[in-house]
Amino acid sequence: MNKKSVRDVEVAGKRVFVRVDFNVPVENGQITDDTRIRETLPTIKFLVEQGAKVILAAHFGRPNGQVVEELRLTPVAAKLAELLGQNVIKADQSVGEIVKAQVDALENGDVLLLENVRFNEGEEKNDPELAKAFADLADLFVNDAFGAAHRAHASTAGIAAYIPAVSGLLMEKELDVLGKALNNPERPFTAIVGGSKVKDKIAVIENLLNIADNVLIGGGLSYTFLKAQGYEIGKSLLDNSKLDLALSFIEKAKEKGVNFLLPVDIVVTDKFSADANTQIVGIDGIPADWEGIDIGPKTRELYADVIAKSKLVVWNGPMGVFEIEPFSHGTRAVAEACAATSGYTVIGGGDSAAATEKFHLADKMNHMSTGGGASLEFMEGKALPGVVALNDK
Ligand SMILES: Nc1ncnc2c1ncn2[C@@H]1O[C@H](COP(=O)(O)OP(=O)(O)O)[C@@H](O)[C@H]1O
Ligand SMILES: O=C(OP(=O)(O)O)[C@H](O)COP(=O)(O)O
Repeated sequence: MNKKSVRDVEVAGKRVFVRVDFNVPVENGQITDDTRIRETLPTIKFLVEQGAKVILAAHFGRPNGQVVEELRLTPVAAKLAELLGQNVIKADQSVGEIVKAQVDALENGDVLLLENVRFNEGEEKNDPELAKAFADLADLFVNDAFGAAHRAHASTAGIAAYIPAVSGLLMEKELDVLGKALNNPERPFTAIVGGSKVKDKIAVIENLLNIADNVLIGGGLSYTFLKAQGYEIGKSLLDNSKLDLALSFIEKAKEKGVNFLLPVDIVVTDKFSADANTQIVGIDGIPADWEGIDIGPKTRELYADVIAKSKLVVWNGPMGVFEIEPFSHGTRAVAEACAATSGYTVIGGGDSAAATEKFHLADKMNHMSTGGGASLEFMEGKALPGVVALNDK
């Protein structure tokens, strides 16, 4: 990488603003997968050992510039303290006089976690004033939030305009491993895209059609494609504004000879809970008042077969609502196929990683990336704003 890393600069005694991705899955107030926190420990420990004053900044969910009580980072601070084996001071804001005083009180080797940066309206707008306020807290910016590196926000990119900016060790590792896998990829190269962030993910599929041999679609994303082809999708997730785009991708895949696969059967449910009624239907059989919640058994088999024959597999986004057991079979089948294939496997995204951990298959994958959208955008060859902002070597 041609960007400076935390190893290239003097940090002892300095106030270091470290942007991390602690956007971990939480159910009933409990963190269900702490991978993203654990993966950041090498950078935090490095800074602590070097005697830096560590100021951690993170987002959690999408509070849209408002304070949302359930999206405070308090449970994350507790988990971090446990994993780090040291006290973590938790701030109730991320900027302002109280935070400044908390930073001033830090001793070398102390760790302070700021409150959710997305409680500030300026964060996602990359407001220069907010970026400057973050910068004023520190002498050095370290970006270790690979999972948010595709966002040009005040704490991921804007801040770098005001103080020296370098990558963290996780950021460095992610860019290195993904870069190696994707530079001249081994073929067949299969990209699997699922999940619920339809708008974000549809945007990356177009570029995947330029680099992958097989593109497998699952999860909430599928229904926009099915609807675009004229199927009834009932109450399934839909982005109505992307129907033409979805159809154009199916055409583009044909032109390019890319094997573009959509589910051929679907698990549908009459409500979003474990005790719901479910049926397996063909894609032309989704009842009007039911919702598509997982890929069906024929699709599982079809996708597993493609994965088994692949030399490189990049998977982002669950195939169904895997958090609820009856709807987890599609995601499990894809995770098992990735674990079993002899091809190189990269699993990206908070929820795909959480699913893989839940099925105890994480150690069977070649690389568990902490970035979903970020790894997809990196794969497309797009410059990631959180990386571009860092100082060159
Ligand atoms: N058919 C579906 N309908 C609604 N939500 C879905 C469906 N399939 C998957 N999901 C949800 O998508 C979420 C993950 O989406 P996303 O954030 O895009 O993935 P990742 O974090 O892996 O990038 C999961 O919480 C899962 O329950
Ligand atoms: O969870 C994240 O992305 P991912 O779901 O693509 O892995 C990152 O923390 C970015 O979050 P965002 O998509 O709300 O900007």
